[in-house]
Amino acid sequence: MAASPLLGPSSAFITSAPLFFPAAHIPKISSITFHHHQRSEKPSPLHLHITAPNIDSYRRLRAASADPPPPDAAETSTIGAADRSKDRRKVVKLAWDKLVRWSRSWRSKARTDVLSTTKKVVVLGGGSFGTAMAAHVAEKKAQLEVHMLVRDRQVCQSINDRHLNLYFPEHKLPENVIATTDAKAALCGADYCFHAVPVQFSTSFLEGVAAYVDPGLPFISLSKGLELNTLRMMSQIIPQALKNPRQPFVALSGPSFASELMNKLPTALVVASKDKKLTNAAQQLLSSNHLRISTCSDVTGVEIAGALKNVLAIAAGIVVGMDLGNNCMAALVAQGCSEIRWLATKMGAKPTTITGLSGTGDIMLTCFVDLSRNRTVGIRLGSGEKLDDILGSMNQVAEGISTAGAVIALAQKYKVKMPVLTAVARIIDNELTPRAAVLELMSLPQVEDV
Ligand SMILES: NC(=O)C1=CN([C@@H]2O[C@H](COP(=O)(O)OP(=O)(O)OC[C@H]3O[C@@H](n4cnc5c(N)ncnc54)[C@H](O)[C@@H]3O)[C@@H](O)[C@H]2O)C=CC1
Ligand SMILES: O=C(CO)COP(=O)(O)O
Repeated sequence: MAASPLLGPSSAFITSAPLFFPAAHIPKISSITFHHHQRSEKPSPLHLHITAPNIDSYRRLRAASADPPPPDAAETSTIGAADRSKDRRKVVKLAWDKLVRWSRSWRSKARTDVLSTTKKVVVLGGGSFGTAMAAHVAEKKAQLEVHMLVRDRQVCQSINDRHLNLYFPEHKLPENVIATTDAKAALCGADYCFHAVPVQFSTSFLEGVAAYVDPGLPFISLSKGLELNTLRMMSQIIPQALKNPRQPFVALSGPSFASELMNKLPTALVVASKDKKLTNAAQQLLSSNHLRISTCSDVTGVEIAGALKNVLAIAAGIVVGMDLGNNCMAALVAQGCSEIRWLATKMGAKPTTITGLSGTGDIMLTCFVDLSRNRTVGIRLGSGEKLDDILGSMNQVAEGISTAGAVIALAQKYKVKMPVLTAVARIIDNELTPRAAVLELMSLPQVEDV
């Protein structure tokens, strides 16, 4: 494993991929060295390695271990193990304190007046994620007007009369969340628009409200998927449906179950736009102590990753439903990650986006956790249920079902082989049984891993 630029060469054993901090910013931390323990009665500090079999022996080894004293001081060093251990704790504390100081100074500089100048936001779509996002933004500023444009009059009444959306019956929505079925009232005077209508319904929905949309209203799209017949992403659907190629657009994506956002569990997302000022504004509008927002300019990468991870999650669910085991799950998801990377980079996405929050982050969440609707559809398909019966029993969307068909057309257009995601599309189209798909995938040519 390459040494981390953050921790210096001796940190090669430490996984240092900074989830939250871009490598360029973290102050240099002096090396903290862990070595691998060779079985010996009296391990010399110079050759002490830690692969402790259990915590007690690890603690003993930690106490005895030390960064090897500098060569000139080795023979004269009189500091005991306890002092060396105290020195190491001091180094770690210094490193942490530096990090916290940097973070606080960065936050104070980054604070802008986006929230103070924002008076009203509108959320299009009263589903689970639209509701969670509405509640999240409303809680950032009690005076903020948060208008949810919903289809269903009952949902509207429940939100206004009881501050409850049936998706989260145990969560009282903030008082400043107001629901309406009147698009003009919802959109009039809004400073930001959160789009949370499922992808396949977005074009007709947006065409229906276009007359009330200000041409300068920034759209923050929460929807993940590709439009089946046109292969379009939300960054194409929104301006085209509104007939305004300059409609400001931000894609918000990453590992985020609506229910966990509602419960204020720590979540990290990314906002992507070509307009840096807009991504910074969205970051300020959304960031909180339980929601971290990174910014990015790779809209294609973020959208493609967010869309295709839903298809891969169906495949992952099928593995569970067929009880094929963890080896198979890991192999399938790894293959699917490659297929997503191959197609996304052919479409102009950055590989680093695909291995970031909106790619690997969201793939892990959606493929491995039962809260995912797409994974659940896969589990039920893998256990033999028919797709129509599955869909008839759901009151939420699984975007991967429609996106699967679009992915195949995209793969053909960009000449990318995507056996796993193609198999999902064929299973969804009832052209292939899950079992036949597994047999076909397992008999694919044994090619070089790229
Ligand atoms: N729920 C979640 O945990 C997350 C969802 N998302 C994305 O958010 C987007 C919105 O989905 P959810 O909030 O999950 O919705 P949902 O699955 O919770 O509810 C479905 C929504 O679609 C609406 N709908 C159904 N048929 C419609 C039609 N014909 N026309 C217009 N609207 C219709 C329903 O009224 C409802 O608001 C999706 O693209 C999803 O992938 C993204 C991250 C997390
Ligand atoms: O996008 C999501 C989590 O990041 C939600 O996934 P599901 O649509 O599969 O529930």
